[in-house]
Amino acid sequence: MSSRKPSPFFTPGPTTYPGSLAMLSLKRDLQMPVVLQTPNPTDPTASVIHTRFGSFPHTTLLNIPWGSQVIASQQSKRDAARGKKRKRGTADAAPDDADDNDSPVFETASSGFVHVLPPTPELWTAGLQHRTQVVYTPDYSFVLQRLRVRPGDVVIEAGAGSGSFTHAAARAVFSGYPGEGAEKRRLGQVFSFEYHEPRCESVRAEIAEHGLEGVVEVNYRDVYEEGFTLGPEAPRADAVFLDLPAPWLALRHLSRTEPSPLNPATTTRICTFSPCIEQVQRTVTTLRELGWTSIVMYELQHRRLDVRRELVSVAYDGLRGVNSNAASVDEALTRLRHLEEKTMEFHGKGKDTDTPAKKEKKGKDAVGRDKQEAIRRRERELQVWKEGRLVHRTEQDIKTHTSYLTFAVLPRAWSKEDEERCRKKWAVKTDTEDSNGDVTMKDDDAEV
Ligand SMILES: C[S@@+](CC[C@H](N)C(=O)[O-])C[C@H]1O[C@@H](n2cnc3c(N)ncnc32)[C@H](O)[C@@H]1O
Repeated sequence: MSSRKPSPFFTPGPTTYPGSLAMLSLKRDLQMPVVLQTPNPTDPTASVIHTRFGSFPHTTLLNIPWGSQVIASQQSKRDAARGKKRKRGTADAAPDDADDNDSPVFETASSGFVHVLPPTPELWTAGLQHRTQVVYTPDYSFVLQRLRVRPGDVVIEAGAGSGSFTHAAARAVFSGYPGEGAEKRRLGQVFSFEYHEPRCESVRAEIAEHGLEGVVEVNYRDVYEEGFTLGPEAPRADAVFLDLPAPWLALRHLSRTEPSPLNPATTTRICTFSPCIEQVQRTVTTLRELGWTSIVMYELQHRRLDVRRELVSVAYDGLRGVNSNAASVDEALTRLRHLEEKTMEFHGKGKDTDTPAKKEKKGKDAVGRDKQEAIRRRERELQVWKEGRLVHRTEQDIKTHTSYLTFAVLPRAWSKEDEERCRKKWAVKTDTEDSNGDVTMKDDDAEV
């Protein structure tokens, strides 16, 4: 049995644990990655995370179910006062503090909370430290889907940059760790290349910290010069993603000529990510020259759609979050008629002994009671989520940047032996009819 700790990106388990990466969700679109620690006895204040929504000692975040809401903590007043005294070095602090243990004492703060979430590539992208422009979730989900990346596939990525795409690709290909009895199936891997040494080191350190070693291999290399081959049998890639300033310079290294970095047994799919159309033109020209086919370019224009039900009608009067105005002239007239009928009904009843003020009050009370009853009845009957008109509007603030994605396909390697094998296996049969009208199947393989 291997002692490898499973990556929290793949198998986070039911609860948080020491050493795990956790994403603190402060608010929508604001995530903070933290590695949870057991308190450090020599420096307990180091085990506290300070955010704009309050402070969170690691102890409050450990061993709780993922997704829990955690209330902020504050240093207890007594503890804080002692700290101040100690700072000022006042003489009166000494006797009181003589047997004082230095650990700060925390108590629940009156406001502020976070949710502690297991890491996912999406949350990592939202919270990671930007060392370069990154590929955002809407883009990489489209890229991985269009490249048909599946568990067990091998992906080449260049450059690694901030590691945003790397994490998404790792999850897409993951089919087990090496050395854990999963060798019967092909193990998915990401071969990442980066020529900027500090960035390469940072991605490598993050990959190790996130338990993704064995799934992701980070290589320090200039791919324009040295290409992607890592020995005679590696990487054998099924898909390639190039996020480089000049992808056309790297394309010549992605050929079927041995030693090739591509899997000879599968069709290779490629995607290049470029911020301007001139780069796309150069890439497409080179792809054509090198025999790539099915070349397609997409311009990405993301919009977030807010889809909801718009509830406008007097029928929704009294319900929350609705617009209880008449939605049409007919509705307005029906409503007025109804009110008129009610008023006449009320005035026409019983002996008229009340003063006008009393009458008005009684009328209002009756109308109020009726209305309350009607609202309660409607609330019971209505399926508000199905009511009204379905409308949508777009939000502009989605995180992404203008980009052009160029996709292409390189057919699998094809040798004379492959051709022969397939001709035998898939021999073409033709039908011939004799003079009796009987049909016989003829194998015309020999004639070809
Ligand atoms: C836009 S960033 C990639 C961002 C990355 N895809 C992500 O999602 O975080 C481009 C990276 O390509 C690297 N790069 C540029 N030319 C390179 C080359 N010839 N070989 C390897 N990496 C290169 C740069 O150092 C940079 O980090």
